[in-house]
Amino acid sequence: MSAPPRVLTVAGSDSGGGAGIQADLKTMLAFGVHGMSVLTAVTAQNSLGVQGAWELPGEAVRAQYRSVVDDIGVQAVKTGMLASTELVETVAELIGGTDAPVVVDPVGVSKHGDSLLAEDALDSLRTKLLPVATVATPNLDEVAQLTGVRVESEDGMRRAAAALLSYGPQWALIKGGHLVGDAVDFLTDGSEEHWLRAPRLDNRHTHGTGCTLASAIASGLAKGRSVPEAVAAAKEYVTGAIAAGFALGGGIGPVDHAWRWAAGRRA
Ligand SMILES: Nc1ncnc2c1ncn2[C@@H]1O[C@H](COP(=O)(O)OP(=O)(O)OP(=O)(O)O)[C@@H](O)[C@H]1O
Ligand SMILES: Cc1ncc(COP(=O)(O)O)c(N)n1
Repeated sequence: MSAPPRVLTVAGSDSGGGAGIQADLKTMLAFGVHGMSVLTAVTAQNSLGVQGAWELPGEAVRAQYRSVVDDIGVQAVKTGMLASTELVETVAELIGGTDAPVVVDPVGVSKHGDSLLAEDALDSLRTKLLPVATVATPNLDEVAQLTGVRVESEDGMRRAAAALLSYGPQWALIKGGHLVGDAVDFLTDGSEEHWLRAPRLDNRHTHGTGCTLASAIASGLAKGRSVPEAVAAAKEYVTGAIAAGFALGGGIGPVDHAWRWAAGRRA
């Protein structure tokens, strides 16, 4: 049997299982790739918010990365919560040495508004991590923090993408999940433009949407899809996962990573 494509997530743990490393590995399973992880931070987190966060030392992140890459190898990398300047710079240096495509989800705050990245790490994110990204996937708050462009319309997404590309990622995917109206995302490399449009789903259980979308893109890239193909397949997957998102705990529940198997699972 030949091995499936291998995808590495470099991200934080969400104890509640809805976002972070846990969302990434579930998404990778759903895409039929072999998921691997480099843990950057541990969060105590549930449907109500983030109750605590502890980052790992740079040395521990470096050692995990080397263990995976030097023996198993990777066909795509996804980054999520990086917590601090030290970790952003460590991860940028590590992935700067890979030929594999890299999806950077510049995680800033959780859905509940809890900070997952130190404010002083923004500059390293801009100048060290974005230049090594194949695709960067900010939401509207993150792109405003990174570029200063506040998006209030679809035209604003074009301006934000151009500003983001000036830091060096090959592609910018601006996620319009927080706009009103349809859930519209905008993908561009500065010449091609792709609008990804899905109906806005009336489901509050959306914990993990950003991590899920980025991991789905990385999985498609590992299978050899082009960036526009991988993003289109990822958008379809996250839309289905949001539609099937379910209540857990007293707050915002997770998207359903197993939605394509749900009929069999719940029967
Ligand atoms: N209510 C919704 N209905 C349909 N699609 C949505 C909805 N909310 C978000 N999306 C889609 O989910 C994906 C993730 O976008 P979003 O803007 O939510 O990312 P994020 O802000 O990083 O995630 P989070 O808010 O969980 O931190 C995008 O493709 C977006 O369009
Ligand atoms: C450890 C961790 N990483 C990332 C997120 C953001 O989640 P989302 O996918 O909802 O943007 C989170 N809440 N926790």
